[in-house]
Amino acid sequence: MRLSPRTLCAAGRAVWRESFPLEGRDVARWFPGHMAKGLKKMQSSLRLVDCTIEVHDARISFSRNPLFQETLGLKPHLLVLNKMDLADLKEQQKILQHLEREGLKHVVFTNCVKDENVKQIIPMVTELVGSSYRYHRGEHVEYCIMVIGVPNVGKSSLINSLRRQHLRKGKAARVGGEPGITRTVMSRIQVCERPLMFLLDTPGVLAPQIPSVETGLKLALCGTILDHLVGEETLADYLLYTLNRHQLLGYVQHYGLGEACDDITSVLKRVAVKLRKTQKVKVLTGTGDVNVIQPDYPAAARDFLRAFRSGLLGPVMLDRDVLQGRPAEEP
Ligand SMILES: Nc1nc2c(ncn2[C@@H]2O[C@H](COP(=O)(O)OP(=O)(O)OP(=O)(O)O)[C@@H](O)[C@H]2O)c(=O)[nH]1
Repeated sequence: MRLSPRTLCAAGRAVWRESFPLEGRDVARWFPGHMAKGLKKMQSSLRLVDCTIEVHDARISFSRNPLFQETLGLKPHLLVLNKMDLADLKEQQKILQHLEREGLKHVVFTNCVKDENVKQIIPMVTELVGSSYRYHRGEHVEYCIMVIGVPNVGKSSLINSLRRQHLRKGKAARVGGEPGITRTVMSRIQVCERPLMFLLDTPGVLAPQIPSVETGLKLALCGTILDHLVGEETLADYLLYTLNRHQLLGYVQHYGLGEACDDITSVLKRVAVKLRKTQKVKVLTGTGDVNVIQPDYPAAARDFLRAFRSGLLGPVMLDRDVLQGRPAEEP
């Protein structure tokens, strides 16, 4: 829900935070063994594949893993910007132009839960692979495609959606709401009969060094990094800062807050009260420990993040600043 500037003023806060304090914050590095191993296996399997499909979250189109281009970048490449149902795509043309300037000409937006736009992928892949060969490969040649991407962006969901669309078959790859579900490079999964096409599912791989704290916060908001590595309350605060700056005030209505607010403690307190989530905390007094009932801030932060991730607070484009040319934050 977008409120007019007038409503914003009526909310009593004409000015939102201009920046989010990043100094002293660290987005914990998350490059566990299975990612390093997975990346090596992906490199060694590259000779078997005709093309790579990079799946990424459409809400953070420009916060991709640079490692893929560096280590796997030689093959024809298709970028699938998934979770389009959660993304604000009003500036879709600008996004595509920006990606084209980065050398990415083959891009498709999808929703793998509802199978939206997924049918475009196989024709795009065959054209891409066909144009990368000097001679016609013949009709009966099979295609092997590697699906890559950071964790939790929908790689396995894409494989399952392609199978539903082209083979009318059920799930072949495990899907989960948490990052790190797929842990090994799997064997080939057939997704199409004509042309005969197989996909390789791979584990989500993050860069060992996330370029900046703000990129890390965006990746975490989209669920590609485990929440506790950043801190749920920090993430909730970054979410509030982002929603307010983008004037996406759907959270006010969702939680019945009455008015928008830029103070996370106050918002979480009201969310906790609304959800009837309280916690007992021991407080040391002159006469000993006393149990005090207070709002359950961590539970409220988790609910705020969950509501955002399931789209209940409205669609967002977390990388809008990149489109608007805001200078990148120093690493
Ligand atoms: N809203 C929405 N959710 C999606 C979409 N595609 C996938 N999901 C959800 O995103 C979550 C992650 O999906 P997966 O397919 O397991 O992602 P993955 O990239 O294979 O994950 P890893 O194995 O961790 O690397 C699941 O809860 C899916 O249901 C989409 O287009 N829209």
